[in-house]
Amino acid sequence: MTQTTGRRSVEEHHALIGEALQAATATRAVECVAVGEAEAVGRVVAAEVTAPGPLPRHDDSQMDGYAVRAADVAAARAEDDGDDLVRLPCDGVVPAGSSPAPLPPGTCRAIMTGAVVPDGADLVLPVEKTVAGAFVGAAQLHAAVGQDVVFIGLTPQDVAVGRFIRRAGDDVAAGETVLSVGQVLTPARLGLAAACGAPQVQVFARLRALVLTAGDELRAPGEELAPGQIHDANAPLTAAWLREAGCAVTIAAASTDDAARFAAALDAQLAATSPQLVVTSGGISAGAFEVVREVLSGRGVRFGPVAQQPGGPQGVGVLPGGPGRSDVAVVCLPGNPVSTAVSLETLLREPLAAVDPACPAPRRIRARLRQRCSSPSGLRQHRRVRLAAAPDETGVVDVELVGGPGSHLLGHLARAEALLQLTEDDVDVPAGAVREALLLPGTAAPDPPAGRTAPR
Ligand SMILES: Nc1nc2c(c(=O)[nH]1)N[C@H]1C(S)=C(S)[C@@H](COP(=O)(O)OP(=O)(O)OC[C@H]3O[C@@H](n4cnc5c(N)ncnc54)[C@H](O)[C@@H]3O)O[C@H]1N2
Ligand code: MOO
Repeated sequence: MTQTTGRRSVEEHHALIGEALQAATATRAVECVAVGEAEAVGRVVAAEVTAPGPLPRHDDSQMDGYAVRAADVAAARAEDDGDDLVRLPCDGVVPAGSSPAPLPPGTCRAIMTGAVVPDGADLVLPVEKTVAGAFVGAAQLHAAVGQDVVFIGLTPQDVAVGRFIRRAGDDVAAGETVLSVGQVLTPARLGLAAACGAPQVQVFARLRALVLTAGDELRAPGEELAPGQIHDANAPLTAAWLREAGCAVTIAAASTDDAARFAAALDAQLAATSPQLVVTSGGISAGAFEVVREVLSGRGVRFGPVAQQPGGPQGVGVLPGGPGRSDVAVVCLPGNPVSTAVSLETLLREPLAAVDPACPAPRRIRARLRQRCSSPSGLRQHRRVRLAAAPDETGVVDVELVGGPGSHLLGHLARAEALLQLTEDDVDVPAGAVREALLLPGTAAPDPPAGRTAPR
């Protein structure tokens, strides 16, 4: 194994971030979201929801058609004069939402999809099985009550008892758990809670995250730049990443290399937003103005290199939250924009997903690099790639490099779809080498391998 002497491995750093996040999330506040609220999707269920009654609620019709008794159809058939027609008088109409009276023997009743099947009926014949072939309109239907409905071409399957009746409880039994603690709310789960009559669901409060960038050169997007200044890309980048990972984010502008001013900005935000996670970007490497490292190493945050590139310089620690407040996990990322972005994916996603199901877990694929490339020994190098083909029959996806390895190449990263992981042992990587790759946010999972279909 290649030496990574003096540097923490990616896995060791994961563990430290994981410990910090565990400390910061030991208790999670609970709140309610309305099932129809835009904010509900992606939230994590904090209290089990059970079905107060069955779903479907009643035996109801799966088809627009006629509720009948199988025995009546059989008797009418026996009287058949050879024309393959079955006649039953229609005694009424059951729209969805009504509570029908029992079906008298020897009759049929028009019934709509989702309407309660009247007692006595034991199957539904679709309207397509009538000579008319379709319902014309409500007025005509009501006018036709009392007249015979003529069914045609009925097969044994059409007249089987239970045909086109959806039984109460087929889907969900009364008392069944429909949402479990830790599940992420999806549109279907919200619909299910609503179907069970729950107006709202208890969820864990989002993790509160504070994003702090550092550097005299930084100005907010939209601000005029003096010579030497740049726009702050990492604050919006990091905030967007954390929001996608389920956090409630505050961005603080600490565009400074002055330790006292940075400390003041940090303390003001800690007091104002009471975050559980602070993510900083910049100010941690080997320069003369490493304000984040200077301030936070004095508060117990550990700084040192991790054996990856980009994203080598790193810091991690826990700040005590103070009376009545949770501890604060601190993750300090290097300032080059690609270093920040790569670190979020490679160092923060897995530990965050482990403590908060709202954070999507890393999405890994196996990738075959089309070009030859080199990689620094002892470092896990994350090269930006795009997916160049559908997966082969073994699931491996061909990928092509997008731009170079430099950590300032944000334009290249924005065009990339995945991070190819060259290992610590890789130095000269031949074309055709297969390695793991991490899909970037916004990249759709590749199609399933040729010849296989996606799980339904
Ligand atoms: N002598 C050494 N120099 C450097 C080393 C080293 O080991 N020895 N490591 C290099 C590596 S690798 C990285 S990564 C950077 C990390 O440095 P910092 O975390 O201290 O970041 P800064 O110096 O503040 O900034 C680096 C770079 O990124 C730009 N930046 C910073 N913040 C933002 C932002 N919010 N938006 C856009 N761009 C940002 C900044 O202007 C610099 O260009 O250190 C290397 N140096
Ligand atoms: O470790 Mo730095 O992030 O390569 O540019």
